[in-house]
Amino acid sequence: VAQHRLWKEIDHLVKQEVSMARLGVGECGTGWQLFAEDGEMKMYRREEEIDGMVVDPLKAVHVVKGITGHELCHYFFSPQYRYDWETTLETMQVVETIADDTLIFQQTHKRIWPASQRDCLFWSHLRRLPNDQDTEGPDMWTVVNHSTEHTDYPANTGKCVRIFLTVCLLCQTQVDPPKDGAPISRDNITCKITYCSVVNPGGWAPASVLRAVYKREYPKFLKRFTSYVINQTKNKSIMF
Ligand SMILES: CCCc1ccc(-c2ccc(S(=O)(=O)CCO)cc2)cc1[C@H]1C[C@H]1c1ccccn1
Repeated sequence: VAQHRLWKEIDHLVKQEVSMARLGVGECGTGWQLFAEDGEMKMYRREEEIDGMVVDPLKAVHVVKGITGHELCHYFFSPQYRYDWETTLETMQVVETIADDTLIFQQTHKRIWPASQRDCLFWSHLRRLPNDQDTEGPDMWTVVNHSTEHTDYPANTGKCVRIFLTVCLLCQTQVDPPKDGAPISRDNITCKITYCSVVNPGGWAPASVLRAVYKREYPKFLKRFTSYVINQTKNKSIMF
């Protein structure tokens, strides 16, 4: 397979992010504090600052019925749906198509008063993770987003402060086939989701304001995104 310029970085980061995502919040050492819970969704964060800036790592786990990990990752990765579910977006564009599973995005997010507006530039990679022999069931799927540079989009030249992010959406589908041998329907599938993100705000922003925004925005984002995918797929054939 022809390897592109970011392949080594992407391959390394995907392996690293997936292995971290698969660790429960217990194993990741202490420090994870549960800060939001809604039904099956549990959100944890660690309070971390770099040069006085809040960079709290976030880890969310969720279980959703009726959709597959492939479907979730498809709607998370594909640009054409993003404005439907990402409420903090002001603008989004695909800066470069590196491969059909690897894009570079530039996004500006709505300003969080009193901080200045932020933008981000990141590669986004969609990958199926084949199960090893002994794990039965469908493969896992992941999307990893990681900040990158691009000559046409230098940081901090306009009104926006460039943030730095690493995000991993890791999904595992579980199929419970109907007893009577009927074909598998959406009632027989469940998706276990792990969403990890570290966002460095790239410049000073009041810790209290950022933590309040994360506390409000992240639970809203994951609930809205999963509901969106359920709604988009409910009358479509299952994409395993
Ligand atoms: C000062 C930082 C502002 C800020 C910049 C960026 C982001 C952000 C960017 C990307 C992704 S994603 O998961 O890769 C999906 C693609 O958009 C999630 C979040 C979040 C915030 C903050 C606004 C908060 C927030 C939190 C959760 C969801 C959305 N927004």
